Amino acid sequence: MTAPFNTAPVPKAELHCHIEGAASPALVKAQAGKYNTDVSGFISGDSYVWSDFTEFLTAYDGAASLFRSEEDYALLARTYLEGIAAQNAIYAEIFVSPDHAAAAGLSHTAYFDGLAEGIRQASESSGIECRMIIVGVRHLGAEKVEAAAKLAASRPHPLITGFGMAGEERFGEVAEFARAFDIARDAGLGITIHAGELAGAESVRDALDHIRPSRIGHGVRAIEDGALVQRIADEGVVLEVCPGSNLALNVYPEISSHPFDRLRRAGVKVTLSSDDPPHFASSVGREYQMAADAWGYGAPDLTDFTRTAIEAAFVDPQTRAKLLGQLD
Ligand SMILES: Nc1ncnc2[nH]cnc12
Ligand SMILES: [Zn+2]
Repeated sequence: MTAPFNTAPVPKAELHCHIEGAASPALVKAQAGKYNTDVSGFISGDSYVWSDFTEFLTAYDGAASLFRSEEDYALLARTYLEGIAAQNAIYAEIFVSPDHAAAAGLSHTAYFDGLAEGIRQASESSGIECRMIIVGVRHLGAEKVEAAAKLAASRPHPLITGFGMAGEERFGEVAEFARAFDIARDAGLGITIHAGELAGAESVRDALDHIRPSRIGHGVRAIEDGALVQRIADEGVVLEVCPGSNLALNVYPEISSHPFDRLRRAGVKVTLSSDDPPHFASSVGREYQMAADAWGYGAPDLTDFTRTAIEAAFVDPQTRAKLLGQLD
């Protein structure tokens, strides 16, 4: 038997990580100590505790509620980015949620400045590049998502380069959110949207028709419709695939039934991300290793996923060229 391929040295990039979902239980427990709060409802020992998507969102919101200052967010961003830089990640995009910051009593300015400070520190210590994508939360409704889009369109920080939507995909119709995305697109922001994770192929088709994104968060359930897979391949829409998340949330029962490799073979541009890493016992490094173990990828395939991510990244041409140069 040949030894498993060690993906550690492969340069990596992830386009899909929610910063509030990247807080480890240890960090959240430290924050709970700082703010004298009980987290036993959603953390037990070193693990988050939830059993379905709704409970996951409760744990996610509980963790987010414990980041209440600029310094808290600087610490969170730096910790996450230095952790993945140690796995040879050269680039990451983080989803940032002004609604979560506001719920924790933090101003938008303090939220973005804190995150940017953590990004600066991690970049200085490790060289990693990072950009922020503002997300609206779908289950808060179209008005809130539109407010998030207007905030993003006001270009509140130079590191904010994209707009997206997360949250409960089964809430409402995607057409209700089209105006928010029009506002963000008109402001020149990159566009991505969660679809085809909790809902099926029709949700991905609706997202393409009404939102016109260059990338889709997850998108994996497009596999349920062959014509749609062909359309995604033909249009060059990039999927931010998060296999570990899909397994943990039971979108697929095991890696052997996950469609990542089938999508790739159908000509779809695929990338690998961790989504909410400690909730799913994952990290970008683990996603690359899992994919190599499951589908036999070597360094050239895995580097291709990184190249696809950097080509689809919401960055300026100089930064893109610099990052692509790091793959040679
Ligand atoms: N996997 C996910 N799907 C939708 N919304 C999210 N917010 C954080 N993680 C999410
Ligand atoms: Zn996500």
